[in-house]
Amino acid sequence: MTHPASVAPVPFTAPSHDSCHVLVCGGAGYIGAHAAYALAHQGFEVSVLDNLSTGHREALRWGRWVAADLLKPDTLDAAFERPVDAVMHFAARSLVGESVAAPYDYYRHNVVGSLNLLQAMQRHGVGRLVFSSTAAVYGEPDSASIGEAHRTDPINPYGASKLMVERMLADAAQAYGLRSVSLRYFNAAGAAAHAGIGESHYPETHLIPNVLRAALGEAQALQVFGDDYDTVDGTCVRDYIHVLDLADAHIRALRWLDTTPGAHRFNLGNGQGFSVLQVIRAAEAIAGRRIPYSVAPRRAGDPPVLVAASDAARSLLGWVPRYTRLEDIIDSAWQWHSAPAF
Ligand SMILES: NC(=O)c1ccc[n+]([C@@H]2O[C@H](COP(=O)([O-])OP(=O)(O)OC[C@H]3O[C@@H](n4cnc5c(N)ncnc54)[C@H](O)[C@@H]3O)[C@@H](O)[C@H]2O)c1
Ligand SMILES: O=c1ccn([C@@H]2O[C@H](COP(=O)(O)OP(=O)(O)O[C@H]3O[C@H](CO)[C@@H](O)[C@H](O)[C@H]3O)[C@@H](O)[C@H]2O)c(=O)[nH]1
Repeated sequence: MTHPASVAPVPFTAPSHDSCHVLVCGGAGYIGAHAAYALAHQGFEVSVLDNLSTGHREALRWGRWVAADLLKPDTLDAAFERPVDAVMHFAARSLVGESVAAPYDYYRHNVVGSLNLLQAMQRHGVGRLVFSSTAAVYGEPDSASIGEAHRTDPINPYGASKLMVERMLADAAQAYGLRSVSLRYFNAAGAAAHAGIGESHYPETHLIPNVLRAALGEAQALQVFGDDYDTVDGTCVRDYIHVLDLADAHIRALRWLDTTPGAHRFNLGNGQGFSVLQVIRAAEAIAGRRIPYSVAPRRAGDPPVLVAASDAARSLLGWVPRYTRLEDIIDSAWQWHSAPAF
């Protein structure tokens, strides 16, 4: 069924607190599956919209699955057959290097795909959205600790595509009254191995899974991209935030939107930076073995230091990360990588 632009949008429905139905778009992926788990755990009704392009069928463990593709608008209405109260939107392409090589793909998947989702929400009168944004919207930071007021100047198409969606959400708040929160995650890490889910990307480009797979002898020798940065030991510094703390922030954001109109942005990080070598050393202590690595040239588009100031999420959403120790984050990932379910 096609929906011509002239079809009047259904008015937004008031959220139901008794049985709030959340559509998790991209819920078969790493962070989305953890959000689906957390939502189900807290008594929300969950549906997952996913085309399994980078997600996993085995991660579809909570709620019903709607096999739909954001780039095929006609497939999206099936996700709204049961009235939806709110949407969490994780589905995207998210590899920085790939985005530099194939920018049209990134603008199509991330911007056009999001627009299609927003229009489907509008057709079905859904007025609340929590959107996965990223620290990559800031580009090269001016300061070691980045607050939301920091200028946004992405240095790659991935970050630019996310910033464009944030802009669409601001315009949609103005024009249609859409309520939204964009959560700018820093480096998502860790797993809920006890729930049978963890990080599984192909190819895997993220540091912690690569370090742990090297510890297990599953990957080619680990490469450290650059040891000549102006940092504590010459390697890049990042702010690692546990995926269950991200899931918790999403649910808090959803509840906050019950009473808060407009389009909002929050950073999500622990506020503490760790270098690549510090991550390797911490992983060695957890795995109880040496992890061999070689130093490779810098990776294009890597800022030396990215650390979040997340005071706004703490004060306005009441968000308090539970996994504040790097060791605990890596340990949860180690439990997953030692016996992955997929
Ligand atoms: N991993 C991180 O450190 C990090 C940091 C900042 C922001 N983010 C953002 O968080 C979100 C989730 O990241 P992730 O690591 O879980 O990614 P992921 O690739 O594991 O999950 C994305 C999910 O979306 C689905 N999907 C993709 N395109 C789709 C489409 N056109 N239609 C339907 N489903 C589609 C995939 O099949 C997959 O299940 C992304 O938006 C990413 O940009 C991630
Ligand atoms: O095998 C590896 C993998 C990574 N790194 C380095 O480790 C650091 C972290 O890299 P990675 O885990 O790939 O994360 P980022 O490149 O920082 O990007 C993540 O975090 C960003 C926000 O901070 C998000 O925008 C991205 O989606 C998400 O992938 C960087 O300095 C990399 O150069 C290595 O040295 N070797």
